[in-house]
Amino acid sequence: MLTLTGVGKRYPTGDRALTDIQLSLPKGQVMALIGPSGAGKSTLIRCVNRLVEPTQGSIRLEDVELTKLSGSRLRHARRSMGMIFQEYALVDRLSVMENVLSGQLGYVGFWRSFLRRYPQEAVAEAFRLLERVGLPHAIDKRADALSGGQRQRVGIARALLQSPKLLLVDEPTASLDPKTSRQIMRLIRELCAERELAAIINIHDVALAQQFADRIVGLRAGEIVFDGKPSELTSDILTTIYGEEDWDTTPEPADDDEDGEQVTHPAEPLRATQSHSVPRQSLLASGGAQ
Ligand SMILES: Nc1ncnc2c1ncn2[C@@H]1O[C@H](COP(=O)(O)OP(=O)(O)OP(=O)(O)O)[C@@H](O)[C@H]1O
Repeated sequence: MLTLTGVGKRYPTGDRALTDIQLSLPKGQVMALIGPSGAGKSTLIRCVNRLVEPTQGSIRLEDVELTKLSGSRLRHARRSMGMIFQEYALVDRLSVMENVLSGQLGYVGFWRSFLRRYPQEAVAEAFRLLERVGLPHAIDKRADALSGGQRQRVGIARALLQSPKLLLVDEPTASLDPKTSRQIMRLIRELCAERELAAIINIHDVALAQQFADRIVGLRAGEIVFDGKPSELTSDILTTIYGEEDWDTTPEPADDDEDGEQVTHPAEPLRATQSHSVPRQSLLASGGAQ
């Protein structure tokens, strides 16, 4: 449903951020984008929704060529791409409900949403979404009275209110503790499955990427150097992506989830017995391999 062909980006400063990116993302697939700082992860996500202009190549969302759009057609196409941000991008002085309803901006127009007149069906859907993300009791709270995890749940509900086909997620857990990070990744994954939504998640935590993504793409210096299943991410590949590091030297974690439940891994986790594999525990250290 999303296809990038030969996508390149050179910033006006001369920095080449992306080179010849080829990617095809089917409906419902959750893809984690990993790579060192400056590899081009944010640039790639921003090229898709045209917050950054690609300088080469084609980006198609279903049958729409995104790189050629401007004005109202670009605004229309952006409605089908929900953005979820690291810092949540909520309006602090507004309530949770108002923040979620701001996801309707692309539909109801600036003045109508500024004046806070939203269609009844949008309000009903916002209630349903807040219930689904686990915030039914926080509807009237101001956004600045919420914890980081709750703020991210509001950000997720806001992105879903625009009924996107694709989620673009930029470091959703970077400001969260390990337990909340897992809960947020699990929620994103479940919602993608429920709604057959594709997602690109830019993430630094390799262990989280492995546990909650269907597919991992590794970027290095603007090029794709790995594209495969979480179970295929070996220490050799991590070295290709991030450079030399001893990936095997962190303590072994408990096998249970934070709530005592057995962890379900959507993808086969790394096993220490694989040849050249990275023991899972080596990646489960907070922050992962950065
Ligand atoms: N607005 C900009 N102007 C010029 N160069 C930029 C701009 N934004 C990013 N770059 C450059 O493009 C390259 C890729 O940056 P990008 O932010 O996409 O990487 P990243 O993988 O998301 O990094 P991080 O994980 O630190 O967020 C870097 O060399 C960066 O310096």
